[in-house]
Amino acid sequence: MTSAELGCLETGDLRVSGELICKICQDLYNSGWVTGTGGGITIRSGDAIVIAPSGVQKERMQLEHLFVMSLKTREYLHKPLQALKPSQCTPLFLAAYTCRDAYACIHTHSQEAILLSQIFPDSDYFSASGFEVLQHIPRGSKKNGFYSVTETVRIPFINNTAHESDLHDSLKAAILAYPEACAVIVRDHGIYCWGDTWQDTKMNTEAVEYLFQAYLRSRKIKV
Ligand SMILES: CSCCC(=O)C(=O)COP(=O)(O)O
Ligand SMILES: [Zn+2]
Repeated sequence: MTSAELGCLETGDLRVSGELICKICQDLYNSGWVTGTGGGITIRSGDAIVIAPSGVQKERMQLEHLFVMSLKTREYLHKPLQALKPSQCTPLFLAAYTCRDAYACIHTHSQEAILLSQIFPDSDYFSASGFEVLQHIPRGSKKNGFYSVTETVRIPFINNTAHESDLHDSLKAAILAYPEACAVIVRDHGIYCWGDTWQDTKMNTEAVEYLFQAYLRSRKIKV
């Protein structure tokens, strides 16, 4: 790859973020939380956010396919040479960055998130208590501490829309209405989950998705 192909992704923190994005997208795919071209992750480094292209198999992405945007000006600091468009999730990721001062955001298409939204069609949020994994779910941010096993976590539902970018207003409203949530469930679609670092974001996503799996399994046994 040449400097022209990589631009500001060639060295330093942005390269590290870009490489992490490619690797974590493979992990998300292997976990079954994304399929086809869906889902993804963005990572922030200072004012720069690294974003995947739209409509590509994310687990096969390479560094030269990524976009870099300035959070402050919303201008692209780097675009891939190939004719690619930035992920449709970009406005949603921006909501997590600006409303929560997040440093990364993951979007999954997990079946568990879809099932929960179908089991609770009239609820504003999914709630759970009594699961060990709650101790790994932050109250919106790890700066506010984590839930205890006996407490109740609430993760808001928002309705799905035909286009990913049309989710922006309801996602932003849910983020603001539930300051103690680190994720939002998009009905029949998946989740957006954020964190104070890329590591926190990955762990928060794993904890929330694990909670969904444990909840659904225990509900099945009880029913
Ligand atoms: C079949 S995926 C439709 C868009 C979507 O939900 C998604 O997560 C991926 O959007 P992108 O623009 O990043 O491909
Ligand atoms: Zn999606």
